[in-house]
Amino acid sequence: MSGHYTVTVLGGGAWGTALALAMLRSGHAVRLWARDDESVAAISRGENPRYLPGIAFEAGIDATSDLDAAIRDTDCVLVVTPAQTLRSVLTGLKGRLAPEVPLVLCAKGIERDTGRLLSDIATEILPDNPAAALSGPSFATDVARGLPTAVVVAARDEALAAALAIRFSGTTLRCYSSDDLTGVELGGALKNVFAIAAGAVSGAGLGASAQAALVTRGFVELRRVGAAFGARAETLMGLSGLGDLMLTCSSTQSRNFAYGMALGRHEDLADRPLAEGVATSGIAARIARERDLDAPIIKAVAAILDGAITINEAVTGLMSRPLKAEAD
Ligand SMILES: NC(=O)C1=CN([C@@H]2O[C@H](COP(=O)(O)OP(=O)(O)OC[C@H]3O[C@@H](n4cnc5c(N)ncnc54)[C@H](OP(=O)(O)O)[C@@H]3O)[C@@H](O)[C@H]2O)C=CC1
Ligand SMILES: O=C(CO)COP(=O)(O)O
Repeated sequence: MSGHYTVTVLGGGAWGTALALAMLRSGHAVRLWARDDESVAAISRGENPRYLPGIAFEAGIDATSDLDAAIRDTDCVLVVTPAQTLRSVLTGLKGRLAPEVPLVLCAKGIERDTGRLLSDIATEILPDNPAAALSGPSFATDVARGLPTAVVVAARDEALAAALAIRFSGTTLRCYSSDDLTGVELGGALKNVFAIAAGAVSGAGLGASAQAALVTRGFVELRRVGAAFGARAETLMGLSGLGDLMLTCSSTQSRNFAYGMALGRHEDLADRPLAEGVATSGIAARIARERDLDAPIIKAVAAILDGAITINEAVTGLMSRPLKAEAD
Protein backbone atom coordinates (compact mmCIF):
# COMPACT_ATOMS: atom_id res chain seq x y z
CA MET A 1 0.00 0.00 0.00
CA SER A 2 2.46 2.65 -1.05
CA GLY A 3 2.68 5.20 -3.83
CA HIS A 4 -0.33 5.75 -6.09
CA TYR A 5 -3.47 4.51 -4.34
CA THR A 6 -6.72 3.50 -5.97
CA VAL A 7 -9.88 3.33 -3.87
CA THR A 8 -13.06 1.64 -5.11
CA VAL A 9 -16.38 2.62 -3.58
CA LEU A 10 -19.30 0.23 -4.02
CA GLY A 11 -22.60 2.11 -3.75
CA GLY A 12 -23.79 5.35 -5.30
CA GLY A 13 -26.05 6.53 -2.48
CA ALA A 14 -25.50 9.38 -0.06
CA TRP A 15 -22.69 7.80 1.93
CA GLY A 16 -20.95 6.13 -1.02
CA THR A 17 -20.83 9.42 -2.88
CA ALA A 18 -19.68 11.37 0.17
CA LEU A 19 -16.92 8.88 0.97
CA ALA A 20 -15.81 8.84 -2.67
CA LEU A 21 -15.47 12.63 -2.46
CA ALA A 22 -13.55 12.37 0.80
CA MET A 23 -11.15 9.87 -0.78
CA LEU A 24 -10.74 12.10 -3.83
CA ARG A 25 -9.95 15.05 -1.57
CA SER A 26 -7.40 12.91 0.27
CA GLY A 27 -5.56 12.58 -3.03
CA HIS A 28 -6.57 9.11 -4.22
CA ALA A 29 -7.76 7.85 -7.58
CA VAL A 30 -11.41 7.00 -6.89
CA ARG A 31 -13.72 4.65 -8.72
CA LEU A 32 -17.36 4.38 -7.71
CA TRP A 33 -19.59 1.51 -8.73
CA ALA A 34 -23.35 2.03 -8.79
CA ARG A 35 -25.84 -0.38 -10.25
CA ASP A 36 -27.89 2.18 -12.13
CA ASP A 37 -26.63 4.22 -15.05
CA GLU A 38 -28.50 7.36 -14.07
CA SER A 39 -26.56 7.60 -10.80
CA VAL A 40 -23.31 6.89 -12.64
CA ALA A 41 -23.95 9.71 -15.11
CA ALA A 42 -25.00 12.15 -12.39
CA ILE A 43 -22.00 11.43 -10.14
CA SER A 44 -19.67 11.82 -13.12
CA ARG A 45 -21.23 15.25 -13.73
CA GLY A 46 -20.68 16.29 -10.11
CA GLU A 47 -24.10 15.76 -8.56
CA ASN A 48 -26.28 13.08 -7.01
CA PRO A 49 -29.75 14.63 -7.03
CA ARG A 50 -31.48 11.50 -5.76
CA TYR A 51 -29.37 11.01 -2.63
CA LEU A 52 -27.54 14.33 -2.08
CA PRO A 53 -30.00 16.88 -3.47
CA GLY A 54 -28.74 20.44 -3.75
CA ILE A 55 -25.06 19.55 -3.35
CA ALA A 56 -22.78 20.25 -6.30
CA PHE A 57 -19.33 18.70 -6.12
CA GLU A 58 -16.14 18.56 -8.08
CA ALA A 59 -15.70 16.15 -10.99
CA GLY A 60 -13.06 13.47 -10.67
CA ILE A 61 -14.87 10.39 -9.37
CA ASP A 62 -14.58 7.66 -11.98
CA ALA A 63 -18.15 6.34 -11.75
CA THR A 64 -19.17 3.16 -13.54
CA SER A 65 -21.81 0.43 -13.52
CA ASP A 66 -19.17 -2.11 -14.59
CA LEU A 67 -18.11 -3.93 -11.42
CA ASP A 68 -15.02 -5.55 -12.95
CA ALA A 69 -13.76 -2.19 -14.18
CA ALA A 70 -14.37 -0.71 -10.74
CA ILE A 71 -12.33 -3.32 -8.87
CA ARG A 72 -9.55 -3.95 -11.42
CA ASP A 73 -6.12 -3.42 -9.79
CA THR A 74 -7.71 -1.56 -6.92
CA ASP A 75 -5.89 -1.15 -3.59
CA CYS A 76 -8.94 -1.03 -1.37
CA VAL A 77 -12.72 -1.49 -1.58
CA LEU A 78 -15.16 0.55 0.48
CA VAL A 79 -18.49 -1.26 0.64
CA VAL A 80 -21.22 1.34 1.07
CA THR A 81 -24.54 -0.30 0.29
CA PRO A 82 -27.19 -0.91 3.00
CA ALA A 83 -26.31 -3.56 5.59
CA GLN A 84 -28.98 -6.02 4.45
CA THR A 85 -27.53 -6.01 0.92
CA LEU A 86 -23.95 -6.72 2.01
CA ARG A 87 -24.16 -10.48 1.53
CA SER A 88 -25.34 -10.20 -2.07
CA VAL A 89 -22.89 -7.42 -2.94
CA LEU A 90 -19.92 -9.36 -1.53
CA THR A 91 -21.08 -12.55 -3.22
CA GLY A 92 -20.86 -10.59 -6.47
CA LEU A 93 -17.15 -9.99 -5.76
CA LYS A 94 -16.34 -13.68 -5.26
CA GLY A 95 -13.72 -14.87 -7.75
CA ARG A 96 -13.35 -11.34 -9.11
CA LEU A 97 -11.63 -9.33 -6.38
CA ALA A 98 -7.91 -9.96 -5.94
CA PRO A 99 -6.95 -11.52 -2.60
CA GLU A 100 -5.47 -9.30 0.09
CA VAL A 101 -7.36 -6.21 -1.09
CA PRO A 102 -8.89 -4.80 2.12
CA LEU A 103 -12.67 -4.55 2.34
CA VAL A 104 -13.75 -1.53 4.34
CA LEU A 105 -17.34 -2.02 5.50
CA CYS A 106 -19.10 1.33 5.80
CA ALA A 107 -22.70 0.25 6.39
CA LYS A 108 -24.15 0.28 9.90
CA GLY A 109 -26.20 -2.78 10.73
CA ILE A 110 -26.45 -6.42 11.74
CA GLU A 111 -27.67 -9.07 9.31
CA ARG A 112 -31.37 -9.46 10.04
CA ASP A 113 -31.69 -13.19 9.36
CA THR A 114 -28.49 -14.43 11.00
CA GLY A 115 -27.49 -11.86 13.62
CA ARG A 116 -24.05 -11.73 12.09
CA LEU A 117 -21.88 -8.64 12.16
CA LEU A 118 -20.90 -7.33 8.73
CA SER A 119 -17.24 -8.28 9.14
CA ASP A 120 -18.31 -11.88 9.88
CA ILE A 121 -20.24 -11.95 6.60
CA ALA A 122 -17.21 -10.54 4.76
CA THR A 123 -14.87 -13.13 6.28
CA GLU A 124 -17.33 -15.90 5.41
CA ILE A 125 -17.69 -14.86 1.78
CA LEU A 126 -14.24 -13.41 1.01
CA PRO A 127 -11.87 -14.99 3.54
CA ASP A 128 -8.77 -13.87 1.65
CA ASN A 129 -9.63 -10.18 1.91
CA PRO A 130 -9.03 -8.55 5.30
CA ALA A 131 -12.14 -6.87 6.70
CA ALA A 132 -12.16 -3.39 8.20
CA ALA A 133 -14.95 -1.00 9.20
CA LEU A 134 -15.34 2.75 8.96
CA SER A 135 -17.82 4.30 11.36
CA GLY A 136 -18.53 7.31 13.54
CA PRO A 137 -20.61 10.50 13.62
CA SER A 138 -20.69 11.58 9.99
CA PHE A 139 -23.64 12.77 7.97
CA ALA A 140 -23.07 12.24 4.26
CA THR A 141 -24.18 15.80 3.51
CA ASP A 142 -21.57 17.19 5.91
CA VAL A 143 -18.79 15.06 4.44
CA ALA A 144 -19.84 15.83 0.86
CA ARG A 145 -19.77 19.56 1.65
CA GLY A 146 -16.26 19.17 3.05
CA LEU A 147 -17.23 20.04 6.62
CA PRO A 148 -14.79 18.80 9.29
CA THR A 149 -15.61 15.25 10.37
CA ALA A 150 -13.93 12.56 12.47
CA VAL A 151 -14.47 8.82 12.11
CA VAL A 152 -12.76 5.63 13.21
CA VAL A 153 -11.33 2.91 10.97
CA ALA A 154 -11.12 -0.48 12.64
CA ALA A 155 -9.55 -3.80 11.75
CA ARG A 156 -8.39 -6.74 13.86
CA ASP A 157 -4.95 -6.12 12.41
CA GLU A 158 -3.93 -2.91 14.15
CA ALA A 159 -1.34 -2.09 11.48
CA LEU A 160 -3.93 -2.35 8.72
CA ALA A 161 -6.36 -0.09 10.61
CA ALA A 162 -3.61 2.49 11.16
CA ALA A 163 -2.48 2.34 7.53
CA LEU A 164 -6.02 2.80 6.21
CA ALA A 165 -6.72 5.63 8.66
CA ILE A 166 -3.64 7.48 7.47
CA ARG A 167 -4.57 6.90 3.82
CA PHE A 168 -8.15 8.04 4.23
CA SER A 169 -7.49 11.15 6.32
CA GLY A 170 -7.45 14.55 4.67
CA THR A 171 -7.90 18.16 5.60
CA THR A 172 -11.60 17.71 6.37
CA LEU A 173 -11.81 14.01 7.25
CA ARG A 174 -9.84 12.87 10.29
CA CYS A 175 -9.66 9.10 10.77
CA TYR A 176 -8.68 7.52 14.05
CA SER A 177 -7.77 3.83 14.08
CA SER A 178 -8.82 0.95 16.31
CA ASP A 179 -8.21 -2.78 16.54
CA ASP A 180 -11.63 -3.29 18.19
CA LEU A 181 -13.51 -4.17 15.03
CA THR A 182 -16.45 -5.67 16.91
CA GLY A 183 -16.87 -2.59 19.11
CA VAL A 184 -16.77 -0.20 16.18
CA GLU A 185 -19.27 -2.28 14.21
CA LEU A 186 -21.69 -2.66 17.13
CA GLY A 187 -21.52 1.04 18.00
CA GLY A 188 -22.52 1.99 14.47
CA ALA A 189 -25.25 -0.63 14.17
CA LEU A 190 -26.97 -0.14 17.53
CA LYS A 191 -26.96 3.64 17.62
CA ASN A 192 -29.55 3.52 14.85
CA VAL A 193 -31.99 1.70 17.15
CA PHE A 194 -31.63 4.38 19.81
CA ALA A 195 -31.89 7.13 17.19
CA ILE A 196 -35.31 5.74 16.22
CA ALA A 197 -36.28 5.66 19.90
CA ALA A 198 -35.06 9.25 20.46
CA GLY A 199 -36.95 10.39 17.38
CA ALA A 200 -40.10 8.69 18.62
CA VAL A 201 -39.76 10.43 22.00
CA SER A 202 -39.39 13.76 20.21
CA GLY A 203 -42.22 13.09 17.75
CA ALA A 204 -44.57 11.99 20.53
CA GLY A 205 -43.79 15.18 22.46
CA LEU A 206 -42.46 13.39 25.54
CA GLY A 207 -39.99 16.15 26.34
CA ALA A 208 -36.26 16.85 26.37
CA SER A 209 -35.78 15.20 29.76
CA ALA A 210 -37.21 11.93 28.48
CA GLN A 211 -34.96 12.17 25.44
CA ALA A 212 -31.83 12.61 27.56
CA ALA A 213 -32.84 9.70 29.79
CA LEU A 214 -33.53 7.53 26.76
CA VAL A 215 -30.14 8.22 25.17
CA THR A 216 -28.28 7.70 28.45
CA ARG A 217 -30.00 4.41 29.24
CA GLY A 218 -29.65 3.40 25.59
CA PHE A 219 -25.92 3.85 25.95
CA VAL A 220 -25.99 1.50 28.97
CA GLU A 221 -27.70 -1.11 26.78
CA LEU A 222 -25.15 -0.55 24.02
CA ARG A 223 -22.37 -1.25 26.51
CA ARG A 224 -24.12 -4.38 27.78
CA VAL A 225 -24.58 -5.80 24.30
CA GLY A 226 -21.03 -4.76 23.43
CA ALA A 227 -19.62 -6.54 26.47
CA ALA A 228 -21.49 -9.72 25.49
CA PHE A 229 -19.75 -9.60 22.09
CA GLY A 230 -16.33 -8.83 23.59
CA ALA A 231 -16.28 -5.17 22.53
CA ARG A 232 -14.20 -2.83 24.67
CA ALA A 233 -16.06 -0.25 26.74
CA GLU A 234 -13.69 2.55 25.67
CA THR A 235 -14.48 1.85 22.01
CA LEU A 236 -18.17 2.38 22.70
CA MET A 237 -17.36 5.62 24.50
CA GLY A 238 -15.64 6.79 21.33
CA LEU A 239 -16.72 8.04 17.93
CA SER A 240 -18.59 4.86 16.96
CA GLY A 241 -20.90 4.59 19.94
CA LEU A 242 -21.27 7.64 22.13
CA GLY A 243 -20.17 10.01 19.35
CA ASP A 244 -22.67 8.67 16.84
CA LEU A 245 -25.41 8.52 19.50
CA MET A 246 -24.86 12.21 20.22
CA LEU A 247 -25.22 13.02 16.54
CA THR A 248 -28.10 10.85 15.46
CA CYS A 249 -30.21 10.96 18.63
CA SER A 250 -30.47 14.74 18.43
CA SER A 251 -30.75 15.69 14.79
CA THR A 252 -33.55 15.50 12.27
CA GLN A 253 -30.76 15.19 9.68
CA SER A 254 -30.57 11.56 10.83
CA ARG A 255 -32.88 9.35 8.81
CA ASN A 256 -33.27 7.02 11.79
CA PHE A 257 -34.21 9.91 14.09
CA ALA A 258 -36.58 11.25 11.43
CA TYR A 259 -38.14 7.80 11.08
CA GLY A 260 -38.70 7.72 14.84
CA MET A 261 -40.22 11.20 14.74
CA ALA A 262 -42.66 10.11 12.06
CA LEU A 263 -43.51 7.07 14.18
CA GLY A 264 -44.10 9.29 17.22
CA ARG A 265 -46.37 11.53 15.19
CA HIS A 266 -48.30 8.59 13.72
CA GLU A 267 -47.29 9.60 10.22
CA ASP A 268 -47.18 7.28 7.23
CA LEU A 269 -43.96 5.24 7.35
CA ALA A 270 -44.10 3.94 3.78
CA ASP A 271 -41.54 5.12 1.20
CA ARG A 272 -39.21 6.75 3.67
CA PRO A 273 -35.43 7.03 3.16
CA LEU A 274 -33.27 4.18 4.44
CA ALA A 275 -33.42 3.77 8.23
CA GLU A 276 -31.06 0.92 9.09
CA GLY A 277 -32.30 0.78 12.69
CA VAL A 278 -35.60 -0.75 11.57
CA ALA A 279 -33.91 -4.02 10.58
CA THR A 280 -31.32 -3.81 13.35
CA SER A 281 -33.86 -3.39 16.16
CA GLY A 282 -35.55 -6.73 15.47
CA ILE A 283 -32.36 -8.74 15.30
CA ALA A 284 -30.79 -6.86 18.24
CA ALA A 285 -33.86 -7.66 20.35
CA ARG A 286 -33.56 -11.32 19.35
CA ILE A 287 -29.86 -11.34 20.27
CA ALA A 288 -30.68 -9.74 23.64
CA ARG A 289 -33.30 -12.42 24.35
CA GLU A 290 -31.04 -15.28 23.25
CA ARG A 291 -28.13 -14.00 25.34
CA ASP A 292 -30.34 -13.01 28.27
CA LEU A 293 -29.23 -9.37 28.12
CA ASP A 294 -31.15 -6.61 29.86
CA ALA A 295 -32.05 -4.37 26.91
CA PRO A 296 -35.54 -2.94 27.50
CA ILE A 297 -35.19 -0.03 25.06
CA ILE A 298 -34.00 -2.20 22.20
CA LYS A 299 -36.84 -4.65 22.90
CA ALA A 300 -39.37 -1.82 23.12
CA VAL A 301 -38.29 -0.35 19.76
CA ALA A 302 -38.54 -3.77 18.13
CA ALA A 303 -41.99 -4.36 19.64
CA ILE A 304 -43.26 -0.93 18.55
CA LEU A 305 -41.99 -1.48 15.00
CA ASP A 306 -43.60 -4.94 14.99
CA GLY A 307 -46.89 -3.33 15.96
CA ALA A 308 -46.99 -5.40 19.15
CA ILE A 309 -47.14 -2.37 21.47
CA THR A 310 -47.78 1.36 21.18
CA ILE A 311 -45.31 4.09 22.15
CA ASN A 312 -47.45 4.87 25.20
CA GLU A 313 -47.38 1.22 26.27
CA ALA A 314 -43.60 1.17 25.79
CA VAL A 315 -43.21 4.26 27.97
CA THR A 316 -45.42 2.76 30.68
CA GLY A 317 -43.43 -0.46 30.55
CA LEU A 318 -40.07 1.30 30.77
CA MET A 319 -41.18 3.59 33.61
CA SER A 320 -42.66 0.77 35.72
CA ARG A 321 -39.70 -1.60 35.66
CA PRO A 322 -38.41 -2.56 39.13
CA LEU A 323 -36.24 0.19 40.61
CA LYS A 324 -32.54 -0.56 40.86
CA ALA A 325 -29.11 0.99 41.30
CA GLU A 326 -28.03 3.04 38.28
CA ALA A 327 -24.80 1.05 37.92
CA ASP A 328 -26.56 -2.36 37.82
N1 LIG B 1 -26.00 8.70 4.74
C1 LIG B 1 -25.21 8.87 5.80
O1 LIG B 1 -25.10 9.98 6.34
C2 LIG B 1 -24.44 7.71 6.34
C3 LIG B 1 -24.75 6.42 6.01
N2 LIG B 1 -24.05 5.38 6.57
C4 LIG B 1 -24.39 4.00 6.26
O2 LIG B 1 -24.07 3.72 4.92
C5 LIG B 1 -24.94 2.71 4.41
C6 LIG B 1 -25.51 3.17 3.09
O3 LIG B 1 -26.26 4.33 3.36
P1 LIG B 1 -26.55 5.47 2.31
O4 LIG B 1 -25.53 5.54 1.26
O5 LIG B 1 -26.82 6.68 3.09
O6 LIG B 1 -27.90 4.91 1.69
P2 LIG B 1 -28.71 5.49 0.44
O7 LIG B 1 -30.10 5.04 0.61
O8 LIG B 1 -28.41 6.92 0.27
O9 LIG B 1 -28.04 4.72 -0.80
C7 LIG B 1 -28.00 3.33 -0.89
C8 LIG B 1 -27.21 2.95 -2.12
O10 LIG B 1 -27.03 1.55 -2.12
C9 LIG B 1 -27.45 1.06 -3.39
N3 LIG B 1 -27.96 -0.29 -3.26
C10 LIG B 1 -29.02 -0.71 -2.53
N4 LIG B 1 -29.16 -2.03 -2.64
C11 LIG B 1 -28.16 -2.46 -3.46
C12 LIG B 1 -27.77 -3.72 -3.97
N5 LIG B 1 -28.43 -4.83 -3.64
N6 LIG B 1 -26.72 -3.78 -4.79
C13 LIG B 1 -26.06 -2.67 -5.13
N7 LIG B 1 -26.36 -1.44 -4.70
C14 LIG B 1 -27.41 -1.35 -3.86
C15 LIG B 1 -28.52 2.03 -3.86
O11 LIG B 1 -28.65 1.89 -5.25
P3 LIG B 1 -30.04 2.20 -6.01
O12 LIG B 1 -30.12 3.71 -6.04
O13 LIG B 1 -29.82 1.60 -7.34
O14 LIG B 1 -31.14 1.56 -5.21
C16 LIG B 1 -27.89 3.33 -3.43
O15 LIG B 1 -26.90 3.73 -4.35
C17 LIG B 1 -26.00 2.47 5.50
O16 LIG B 1 -25.67 1.33 6.24
C18 LIG B 1 -25.88 3.71 6.39
O17 LIG B 1 -26.22 3.44 7.73
C19 LIG B 1 -23.02 5.60 7.43
C20 LIG B 1 -22.66 6.87 7.76
C21 LIG B 1 -23.33 8.03 7.24
O1 LIG C 1 -24.90 7.15 10.60
C1 LIG C 1 -25.12 8.29 10.31
C2 LIG C 1 -24.33 9.41 10.83
O2 LIG C 1 -23.23 8.99 11.56
C3 LIG C 1 -26.26 8.61 9.44
O3 LIG C 1 -27.39 8.44 10.20
P1 LIG C 1 -28.79 8.10 9.52
O4 LIG C 1 -28.59 6.82 8.75
O5 LIG C 1 -29.73 7.97 10.64
O6 LIG C 1 -29.11 9.24 8.61
